[in-house]
Amino acid sequence: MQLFYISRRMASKAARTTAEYLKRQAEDPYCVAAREHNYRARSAFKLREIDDKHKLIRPGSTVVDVGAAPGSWSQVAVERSEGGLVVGVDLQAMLPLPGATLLSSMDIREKKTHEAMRGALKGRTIDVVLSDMAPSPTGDRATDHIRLISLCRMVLSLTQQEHSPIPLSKEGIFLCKIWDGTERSQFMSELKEVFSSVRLVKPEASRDSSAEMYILSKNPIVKE
Ligand SMILES: C[S@@+](CC[C@H](N)C(=O)[O-])C[C@H]1O[C@@H](n2cnc3c(N)ncnc32)[C@H](O)[C@@H]1O
Repeated sequence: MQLFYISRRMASKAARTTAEYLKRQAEDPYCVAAREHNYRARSAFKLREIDDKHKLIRPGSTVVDVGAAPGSWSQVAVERSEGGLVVGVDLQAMLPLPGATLLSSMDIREKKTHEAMRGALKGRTIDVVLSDMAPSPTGDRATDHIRLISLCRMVLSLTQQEHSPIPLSKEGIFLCKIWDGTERSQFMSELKEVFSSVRLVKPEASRDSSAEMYILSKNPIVKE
């Protein structure tokens, strides 16, 4: 058995940090609203805001939500796709969500995940691919930025392959979160080779995180 010693100073710092966190949560209007709407996280309001403005999800849409845990984006996708299909995937475990298929404890980089997604999608093409993924932060901003961009590139590639596990439909939309940094413009150029509309969006609900932004790509370019 391992024993950990926590000094009185460490314990009181931990208590202060927890108290500050709880106070911030109680004061944050998006946290309050998330509780009122029974959303699993405040980030639901980021997707709601982007969707209100850019009309991504329509009744009947097939939506893939990568980095879905705890599931608030999937909740919004279920509400707005009204009878469509929502498939979420995450490294973490997720509670079941009526109206969605949530693939828990799965890494988007792994083949077995792609097979599970293929199974859940039953041959459909995807109208909206969402990625709100966030790798565990290393503490180094530049490294975290590059790691997240490489996850976004990976999701993009999964939508593009001929027998892709998540093939985008002809009018498919790809929304991904990045943390801003040096690779942003290169990644946007790569997206512009595939989509005729690529733009940055920053919802009000993510204003507290200055580095976080979303890239919205629409109108896939048809290749002859
Ligand atoms: C900010 S959270 C997503 C919040 C979610 N959109 C919601 O509203 O409930 C980011 C998620 O990305 C997931 N993630 C990070 N790397 C991943 C990977 N390689 N495969 C799948 N999920 C990943 C994390 O486990 C984490 O749950």
